[in-house]
Amino acid sequence: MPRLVMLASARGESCAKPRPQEWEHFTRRDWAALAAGTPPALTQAEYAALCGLSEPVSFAEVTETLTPLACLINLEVAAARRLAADKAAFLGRPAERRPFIVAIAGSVAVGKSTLARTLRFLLARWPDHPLVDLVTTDGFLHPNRVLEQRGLMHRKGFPESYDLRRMARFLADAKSGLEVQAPVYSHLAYDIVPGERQAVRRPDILIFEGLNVLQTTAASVVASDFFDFSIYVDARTADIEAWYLERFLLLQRTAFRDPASYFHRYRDLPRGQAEAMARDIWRRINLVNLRRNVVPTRERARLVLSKRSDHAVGEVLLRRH
Ligand SMILES: Nc1ncnc2c1ncn2[C@@H]1O[C@H](COP(=O)(O)OP(=O)(O)O)[C@@H](O)[C@H]1O
Ligand SMILES: CC(C)(COP(=O)(O)O)[C@@H](O)C(=O)NCCC(=O)O
Repeated sequence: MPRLVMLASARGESCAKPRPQEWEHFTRRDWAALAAGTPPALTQAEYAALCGLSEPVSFAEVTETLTPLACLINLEVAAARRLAADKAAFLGRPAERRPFIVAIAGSVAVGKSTLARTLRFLLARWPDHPLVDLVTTDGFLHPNRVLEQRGLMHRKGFPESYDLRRMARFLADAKSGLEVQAPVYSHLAYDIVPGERQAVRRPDILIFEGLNVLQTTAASVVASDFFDFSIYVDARTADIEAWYLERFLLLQRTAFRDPASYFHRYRDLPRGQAEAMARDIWRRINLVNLRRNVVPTRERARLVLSKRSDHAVGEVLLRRH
């Protein structure tokens, strides 16, 4: 059985089988070897600075998986700039610099935000693209008020829970080189923060992260039309569920204690009941969404990072074209 087909079925997800001739497969070791001798190597002091931002990513993961990934993106940025300069010269216009947009897709709790923040840190170390911004798609969710009106409170994260036109317009404007503002979502309040905006001022690279980034709709323009590179973070469904439960239980001990938390009323729930509640949310909402709307987008990514149960990336799949 070809390697990629095995990978897809091992994860037990329903999606069209990837065609092996379209994807190049790297073991962790093959992938890590790509970073050898490629500047700028991460120092222990820089890693300490990253951990100071309370990222859980190990030094091995940063150097063996994420550094080669950052190197590859750096090459893509350079190539995109060269092409833009050549085209501008051909058309007799001054070259304009537009943000290079990297999308990160995958399930709730698979590790997208962690990857996005770490990658931002790594990419910003390159002198040719120091300005790296990060925007998450949860800011484009409809506010709870609208979700309640439409009976969608149990569909948060599903395509219909987002203002997709606004999201596509944001990306179109950002890609055009305009200064833009993204709405902001608070996981603590479990809602959009009224009036709050995140300014995005023509960065060199914009990382755009969210479970829905690779989804298509009937609209004439979709988010992925603006992506220069895209990553799908993949893992076994049982592992993602375990990470979701762990994160929920950790939040119960920390963020839920804050009276401003949407889940404050559950702060003293005994562990067994809290776990049952998290499992119920996972199975009723996030798992259904994963199977129905997220996994089918995996094939649209340029690169798939396949995580093991310990969060380390075990395999990398790279589209050949
Ligand atoms: N590389 C990693 N090493 C260890 N823990 C991780 C790693 N990536 C994510 N996690 C943990 O997994 C959980 C989900 O990660 P997160 O980035 O919040 O997921 P998402 O943004 O996809 O919902 C969090 O508790 C996070 O700390
Ligand atoms: C707001 C979200 C859809 C964002 O997901 P993300 O893009 O961060 O993975 C998700 O965190 C969520 O709230 N899902 C609904 C069910 C739940 O409370 O987990």
